[in-house]
Amino acid sequence: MKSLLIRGGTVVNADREQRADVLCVNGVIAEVGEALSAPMGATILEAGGQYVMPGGIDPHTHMNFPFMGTRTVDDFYSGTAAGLAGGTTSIIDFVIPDPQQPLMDAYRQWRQWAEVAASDYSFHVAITWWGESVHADMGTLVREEGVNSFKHFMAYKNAIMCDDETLVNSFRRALALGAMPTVHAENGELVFLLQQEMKAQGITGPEGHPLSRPPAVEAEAAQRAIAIADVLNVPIYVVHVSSAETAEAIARARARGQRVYGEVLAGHLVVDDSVYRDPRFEFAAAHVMSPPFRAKGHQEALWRHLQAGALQTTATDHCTFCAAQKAAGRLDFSKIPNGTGGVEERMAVLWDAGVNSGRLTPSEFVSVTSANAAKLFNLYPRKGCVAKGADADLVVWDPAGTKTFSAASQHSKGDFNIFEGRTVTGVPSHTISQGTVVFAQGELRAEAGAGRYLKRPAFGPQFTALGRKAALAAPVAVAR
Ligand SMILES: NC(=O)NCCC(=O)O
Ligand SMILES: [Zn+2]
Ligand SMILES: [Zn+2]
Repeated sequence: MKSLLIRGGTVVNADREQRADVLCVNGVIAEVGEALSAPMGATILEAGGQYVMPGGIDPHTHMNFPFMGTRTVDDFYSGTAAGLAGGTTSIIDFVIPDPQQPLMDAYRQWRQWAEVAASDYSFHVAITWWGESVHADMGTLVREEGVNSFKHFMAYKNAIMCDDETLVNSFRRALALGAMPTVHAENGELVFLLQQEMKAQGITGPEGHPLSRPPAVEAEAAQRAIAIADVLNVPIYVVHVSSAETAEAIARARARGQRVYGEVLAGHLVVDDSVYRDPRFEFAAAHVMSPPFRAKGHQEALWRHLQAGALQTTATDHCTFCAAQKAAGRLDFSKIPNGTGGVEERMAVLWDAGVNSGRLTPSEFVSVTSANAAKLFNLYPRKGCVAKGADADLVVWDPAGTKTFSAASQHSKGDFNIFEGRTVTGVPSHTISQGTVVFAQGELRAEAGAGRYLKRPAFGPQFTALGRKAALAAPVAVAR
């Protein structure tokens, strides 16, 4: 029997804070309560009044991702190890088949790549084309492989973009299977057109990236996807919401009673679009990701929508490329591989800019860094909750600890840090994964292959509610 007693902390869940000890036995939380006694041979971790919270769940990462002619530098080991160093104990990554590639082939390939993961992980599967085999494979993935969410790229024309016909077919199939459709909302046709226009005007540097992806391009796609989901009575989750207009579209749909959910990235909350006007190509190109960083006003709007509940989850879209890879777009910004990092920094950025500013309570911090993602993707309360029976994935949080982010000291293999030079107050002192201390006071003890694949059951609670609503509103023929 392997046990760990975390003594003298303040346990924070999404619903409350309490002074309590946490006893972990064989990777699972065995007890949460006052003055727990340690079993023989238990490891004791003195929390000394620090917060004890669910380990973070990053619901949007891309490790070992072959994209735009290259591959991300973080594989599933280095990426999840970086996550553990920042208090994130689970990721949901993406299987992204090439158009015409059988979904199951891509899924098996990604499962193999992920075998080196140091933390638990799961997969959304992208629908990049449509056909009979896609319809069938979605069923296999849901029923046999525990996939309960499918991703749709509305951008990346001539690559992985899906058209409205595919969206409709896939959303409908997802609903029948009890799986959540998710969208990368950007109008790929408009992006393509604006990219050509920028280049025709002689704008070939990274400043062309945000100019070809204005907020309206994101909002149009989000509203289209939301409208399709409304007609089909399917829930929908919009990934990496970056603009006020898109967040407002989600808030409006929710106010109408639609089950629409939004994710915001730590980067979009604190980094603004001035980075693209930096004269150094390497610096500006390192920030090229889609949707791009926005003008400052959008950040305040995103924070407000996160506080108000229109946006429920925080992620990173961790997708790291190094300078040599970004250089592929030196003469043409549309060839710069899209992606930035952040899996190690997300929790501390959210605490520092969210809790320390009074925007979030510690419980709300737990909601947006783990519990809400666990609920939406049907991992709750196994994940996202400090309670008896949950996985012993925890972070011991030092609200007074400080850290200055830098590429030089990060655990990601990337050579850039979008939070470079930012000093945060509030950092993980210890991370516990499956009941084992994997990060302690700056020392990372991540183990390749220790992470487990997480199956996520279909038909989360929102599907029951949608089914009732659909039954009550079912069309009725007129008897003549
Ligand atoms: N976000 C980004 O720029 N790269 C990763 C792929 C995606 O999520 O769109
Ligand atoms: Zn995306
Ligand atoms: Zn992504």
